[in-house]
Amino acid sequence: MHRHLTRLSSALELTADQAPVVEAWGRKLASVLTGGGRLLACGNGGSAAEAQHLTAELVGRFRGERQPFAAMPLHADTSSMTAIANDFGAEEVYARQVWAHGREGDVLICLSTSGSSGNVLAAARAAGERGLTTWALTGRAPNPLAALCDEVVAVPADDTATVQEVHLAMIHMLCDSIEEACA
Ligand SMILES: O=C(CO)[C@@H](O)[C@H](O)[C@H](O)[C@H](O)COP(=O)(O)O
Repeated sequence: MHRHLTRLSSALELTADQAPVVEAWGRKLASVLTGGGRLLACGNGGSAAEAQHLTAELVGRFRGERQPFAAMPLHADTSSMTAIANDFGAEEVYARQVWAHGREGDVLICLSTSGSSGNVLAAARAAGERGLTTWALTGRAPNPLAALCDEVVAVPADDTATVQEVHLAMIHMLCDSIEEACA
């Protein structure tokens, strides 16, 4: 097998025992979203794309027909992002949006392969203060984001691309679990 696939396959195997956490997140999120709550999602680079991938599955649909859910990728509002970075500093780009859009009982999901990106850590802190539930998808633990969030799924791999690929599998599992809980 190509070494890229070998790394992915081994990371998937090592992460499989955390699948029940993702399934539980799906059940909890189904209840939050059907109850009128909201999912906020953030990350940088490839993880921003994955945050947006997740929210798109929820606003649109994953597999089956169901109501659209309220889910926002925090990097996607470029005017707010640039204004916040310019006026308050780059580290605040997600935290300020958590204060703006998050409500008690909502969920913030943070994606970070290093678990140490300053803007994502600031978002998790803001969410905790605002009364949101905080979940993290990270690379190898321990890391600062895992320590800050209520729950974490940590991929025990060192390659950023591998961690991102496993995160995408977790995101699809999460969508499956949400839709199963809503069926
Ligand atoms: O996608 C890649 C590399 O695969 C990069 O864009 C990567 O996402 C960026 O370097 C991010 O800034 C990394 O942030 P993080 O995952 O450590 O929070």
